Amino acid sequence: MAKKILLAIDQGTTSTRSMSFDTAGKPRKVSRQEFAQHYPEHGWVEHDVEDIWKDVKKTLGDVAEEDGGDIQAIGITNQRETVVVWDRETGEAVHNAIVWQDRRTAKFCAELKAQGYEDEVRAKTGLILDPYFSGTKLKWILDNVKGARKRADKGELAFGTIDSFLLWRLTGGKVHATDASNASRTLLYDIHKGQWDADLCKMLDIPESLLPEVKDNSTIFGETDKKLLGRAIPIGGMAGDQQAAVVGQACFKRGDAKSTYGTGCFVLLNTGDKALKSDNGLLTTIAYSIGGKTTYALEGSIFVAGAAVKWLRDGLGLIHRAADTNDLANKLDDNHGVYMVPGFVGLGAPHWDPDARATITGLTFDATGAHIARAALESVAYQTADLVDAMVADGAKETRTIRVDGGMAANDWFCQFLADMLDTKVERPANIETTVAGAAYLAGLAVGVWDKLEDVAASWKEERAFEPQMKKGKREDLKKGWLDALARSRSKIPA
Ligand SMILES: Nc1ncnc2c1ncn2[C@@H]1O[C@H](COP(=O)(O)OP(=O)(O)O)[C@@H](O)[C@H]1O
Ligand SMILES: O=P(O)(O)OC[C@H](O)CO
Repeated sequence: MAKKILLAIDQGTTSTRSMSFDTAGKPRKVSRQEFAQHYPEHGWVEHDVEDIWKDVKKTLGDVAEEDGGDIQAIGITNQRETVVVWDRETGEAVHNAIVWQDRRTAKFCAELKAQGYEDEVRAKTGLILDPYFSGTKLKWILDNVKGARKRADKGELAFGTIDSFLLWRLTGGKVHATDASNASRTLLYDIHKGQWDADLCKMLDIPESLLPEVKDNSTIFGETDKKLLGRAIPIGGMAGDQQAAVVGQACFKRGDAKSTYGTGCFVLLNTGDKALKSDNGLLTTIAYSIGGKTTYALEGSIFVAGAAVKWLRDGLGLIHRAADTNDLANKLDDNHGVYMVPGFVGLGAPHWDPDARATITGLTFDATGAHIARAALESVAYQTADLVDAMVADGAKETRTIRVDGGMAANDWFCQFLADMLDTKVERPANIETTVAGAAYLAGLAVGVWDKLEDVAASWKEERAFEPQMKKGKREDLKKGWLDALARSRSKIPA
C-alpha cells in the first residue's frame, strides 16, 4: 500500500516549489521552478499569473508522480501582499499580479497619511500606510485597468492574494477564500475583530463584493479539481509564507522568533494571544488562526536580503553562485569600512522610507569584489539587528534564540555574523525549507494526520547552532559604521 503523504506548494517571489512530506513531517521529494520578474516601469514589479499557475501545476504534478505516495491533503503558502484581480467567469486575471515589492502607490500612501488615516489603519490592521501592502495596489488596478471598476461594481471580478488565486484555480473556480494570515496583510482586515473592515474598504474605494471569505489557517478550504491529480484532494492549509515559516519552525510559544532569508527578510516574534502594538516601526500581524483561536506576532520586514546577493550575481556579475559570497566574505579579516545599504526598493521596517536608495560607502582603491560581497551579507545581519532592537524596545524581552531559514540561511559565514550582531544564539534547522513544511503541517492538521500543532514540533531538528563570538566593542564599532551608511541612504536625513 502506498505510504500516506502530504503535499505543499510554496509560491515565492522568485520561484515556485512543491514538496512532499511523510506523516512524521519529514521531507520526501521536491520540484522547483524559477519564473520571470517584470519591471514595466521604475519601481514597479509584476508577475504573469499564468507563469505562476503553469509552475504550480508542473511542480505539483512532478512531486506527486515522483513520490508516488497516497496524498492526504495539500497545503498552500505564498508570497504575501501580491495582488491578483480576476474574472469570476473565465478565471483570467485582468492585469499582471502587482508584487509586494512594487512602489507605484507610494504617492497615494503619502496622501492618505497626510489626510490623517495612519492611526486608524494602524489600530485596526497593525500595518502602516506603505505601498508594500495589498490594498492600495488593488485600488490601482480598479482605477487603471479599463472597465475594471465597473466590472467590480457589478460583482464580476474577484480579488485575492496568491493563496486565494491558487485556491480558485486548484478548485476549478469553485472556492473564493483566503486565510487569516494573508488577510492580515491587505490593509482591509481588522486583525482584532477578525473581519474585513467597511471603513477601510471605503477609504480605498474597494467594493466588498471583491473580497474572499476569510478562514482559519488549518481547515478544509475545498478540493482540487479531479483533472489536476487524477482525483479530488482536500486543500487543508493556507498561510502567508512568513507565517507558514513560524509554523514550520515550531515557534508556537510566546517569545519564539524566526527569521527567514529569501528575497527579503522577515523576522516574526510570537506574542501569543496579544496583538502587541509597536512604537518602533514594526508591524502587528496574525501569526496563525487555528480552531478559532488567533495567535499574533510582531513582524519586522526587510525588503532586500537574498535579493542583494542575487544582484551581485545578475546585476554586477561579481559571483557565479549565491553561495560564492561565503568564501569571498571569509577571505577578509574585516570589512575595512565598506558598507552596503540594500535600499533598492526603499527601506522597510523599522524605517519605512520608500524613497531611500541603495548605497555602498567607504570604498577606497584597495576595495575588491570580496568587500562588496561581504558588505551585502553584513547588511542583512545589521538590518536584522535593527529589527530585533526594535522588538526589544517594544517590550519583547524574550528573544532568547532566533531560528533561521530560507535560501540565504545556508550561508555559514552569514549565520555566524548574524549571531555576532544579534549577540544571540542562531539556530538552523535540518530542514531549511520550513515555509513549505509549515503549509504541509497546517494541511495535515486539518485532515487529522496530527491532532495538534505541538505534535508537529517534535519533527523540528537542529542542524547547526551559531553562538555569538564577537567582543562587544567590535560589535558596537561595526554597528556605528552601519548607522552612518544607513543615514546616507535615507531620502531625508533622519532627525
Ligand atoms: N548560500 C547563499 N548565500 C547567500 N545567499 C543565498 C545563498 N543561497 C541562496 N541565497 C539567496 O537566497 C535567495 C533565495 O532564497 P529563497 O528562500 O529560495 O527565496 P524566495 O522564496 O524569496 O524566492 C536568493 O535571493 C539568493 O540570492
Ligand atoms: O517570497 P519571499 O519568500 O521573499 O516572501 C515574500 C513575503 O511574503 C513578502 O511579504
